[in-house]
Amino acid sequence: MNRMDAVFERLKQQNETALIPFLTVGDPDLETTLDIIDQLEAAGADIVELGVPYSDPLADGPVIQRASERALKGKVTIRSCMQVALAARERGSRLPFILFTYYNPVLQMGLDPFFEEVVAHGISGLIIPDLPIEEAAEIRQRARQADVHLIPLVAPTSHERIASIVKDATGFIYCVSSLGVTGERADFFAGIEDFLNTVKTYSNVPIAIGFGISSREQVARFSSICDGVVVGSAIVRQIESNIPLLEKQESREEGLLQIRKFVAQLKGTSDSA
Ligand SMILES: O=P(O)(O)OC[C@@H](O)[C@@H](O)c1c[nH]c2ccccc12
Repeated sequence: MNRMDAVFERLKQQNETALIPFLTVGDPDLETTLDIIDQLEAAGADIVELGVPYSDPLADGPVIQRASERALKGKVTIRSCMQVALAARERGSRLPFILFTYYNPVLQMGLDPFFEEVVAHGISGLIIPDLPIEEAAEIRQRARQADVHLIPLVAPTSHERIASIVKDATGFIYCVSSLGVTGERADFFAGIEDFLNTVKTYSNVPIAIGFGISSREQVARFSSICDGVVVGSAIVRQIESNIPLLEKQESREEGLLQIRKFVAQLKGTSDSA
């Protein structure tokens, strides 16, 4: 069983919702990303989305755009992002890792080398938000052969396309909470709960919601309907604001603790005290 499936199985037994943080790999550097992953896991994260920094992140708001720019200064590649997953596992992490990447870095690498590396580095899932429809069948086929979940994205405007998008979905279905780009929001698409319940009528695969979620209240609001909640920009902004602490040896632990506390309060674990 794919490591991600086991997590959803366990959480379902425990009547819990998965907390799925996103972070940009290499922001501010690869070693710090590994330390942050330790903190995310300690804070109660269940699955982590490893974002491959990209020069033209068209679906991202300013927070993740800035994180990508910082990471690209450190010459982070799609391969080094996968190496982070393996290094985290070697440090004892039990998290399933999703590789989040735009399609161009995959094309640059070549599909054969890409999927060989995905398997070699123990990646559990893929999110490729700009995957062209005409390429999706081949990528899905290769992902299935590699026992990696290609996670589909559905939006409130997907309407009649929901059925075809989620057909044969595995892992989980990524339900986008709002139109536009990533970034913290005070509210979401009107009727978002109806949209989520509609998606559930098309598939028994777990559903997770993302885009704009940044508070415990928002996580709790969606936990009763969704199997997972994705939080990206709010966590990336926590990392960004703690970079001054993270970059100095004497204050690094404090910086890591701030990030851990923020994520723990999202999950609602005692560590948030
Ligand atoms: O940042 P937010 O608003 O919390 O949304 C999650 C998002 O960061 C992550 O899942 C993601 C980052 N970039 C994306 C582009 C498209 C879809 C999803 C994403």
